[in-house]
Amino acid sequence: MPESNIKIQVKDLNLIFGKNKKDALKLLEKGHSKTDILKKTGCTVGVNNASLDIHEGEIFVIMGLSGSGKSSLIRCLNLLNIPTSGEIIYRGSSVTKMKNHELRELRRTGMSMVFQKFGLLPHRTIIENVAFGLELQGTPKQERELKAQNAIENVGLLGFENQLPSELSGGMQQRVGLARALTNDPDILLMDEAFSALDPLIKAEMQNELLELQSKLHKTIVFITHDLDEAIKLGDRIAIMKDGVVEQTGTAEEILTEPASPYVEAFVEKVDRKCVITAEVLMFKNSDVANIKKDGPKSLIHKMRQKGLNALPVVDEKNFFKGFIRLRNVLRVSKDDSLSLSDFIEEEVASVYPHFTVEQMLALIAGTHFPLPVVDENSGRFLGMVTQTSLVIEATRYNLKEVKTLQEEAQEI
Ligand SMILES: Nc1ncnc2c1ncn2[C@@H]1O[C@H](COP(=O)(O)OP(=O)(O)OP(=O)(O)O)[C@@H](O)[C@H]1O
Repeated sequence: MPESNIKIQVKDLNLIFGKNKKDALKLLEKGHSKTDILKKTGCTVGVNNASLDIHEGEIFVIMGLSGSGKSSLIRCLNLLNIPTSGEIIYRGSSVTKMKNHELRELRRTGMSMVFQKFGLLPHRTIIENVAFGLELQGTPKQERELKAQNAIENVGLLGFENQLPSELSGGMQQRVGLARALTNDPDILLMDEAFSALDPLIKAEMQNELLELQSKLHKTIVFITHDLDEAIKLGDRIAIMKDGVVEQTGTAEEILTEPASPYVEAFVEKVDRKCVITAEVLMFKNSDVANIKKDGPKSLIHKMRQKGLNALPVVDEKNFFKGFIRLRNVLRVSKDDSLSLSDFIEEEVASVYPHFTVEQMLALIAGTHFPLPVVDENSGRFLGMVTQTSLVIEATRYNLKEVKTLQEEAQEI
């Protein structure tokens, strides 16, 4: 990732709560545990040596159980918590060294926060609540109402401008909180357990809304949650925290396929991998292909026998996928000059894109006998293939009902 795309850099950040921070920090640097430090110094370690890069335009999720240090860390980003040591770099400047007026500007237009508890003013209308931050900053009424109206539109609350918060459901109140954070058009949104208080259906709806909003606004969003499913759904990348330590940072797939520690492994064990693991991860890249304009029957037979395959994907000169050709048919062509390889290309009904999940692919393979070709979504070019065996293995892990049928149907090449 080029430096210019890094929005916030967190370097070796420590945050200690309590009076005896110096001694606690020394112990922390020597590798003492959080419990030990609390016993010896009376101080609580909130964040322990965290380093992160948050990229421009991504939803970066910080996830961990209660007390793992998520809030402590996010509140360091805009100095609501003052780090005990380490650095936070934003737009090339060290946040910890900012002067008061720079810090005010940072909180005004740099980073806006959305909290779990919406904190709406009960006697003010929705539009007044949304415009409240601007009002405090002395923005003229007309301008702030225009901006508030725009934010209200963005979060899907048009028509509710003159209602009172008590007249709105929990989900709608959280939209007001989100609209309020958006009024300044901040560079970064900090969302601290923003959807945790909502009931599951409303929560899912809000997650979808956030993703839709993000596809329009392309904000940099730091989102905190203790819910792994939420982290996977929303996060372009996820940092997993435990006892103040960032245990692993990566995409959902990286975390699920290569957990960096036994803790992360145990944590992700229960995740529904079939909704997360994609064709990109499972596919055989650079698999052997048949280009029947170039490859004659002889070379294809050689390729297949050498690899023990009984069929090959066929591509044209531009690497567009055409179908599969079976070994038995290539053998027929090799023995009969009147036959042509192109007569035996069997078209595969289903081709998939790299982002297709195991669940989506499982739905497609029923009744097909070949692997699933993976093609590039934009160019349509062949990228590789996902064999039915790898899908069956993924499915077996989750005791899917279809596995038996799949195994019966799978005819590997
Ligand atoms: N103001 C504070 N004073 C003392 N200790 C604190 C303070 N705030 C947090 N802590 C401690 O720091 C550690 C990390 O807490 P933090 O609230 O950051 O965790 P969290 O992952 O956000 O948890 P939750 O999901 O419950 O909010 C905990 O041990 C907590 O008790």
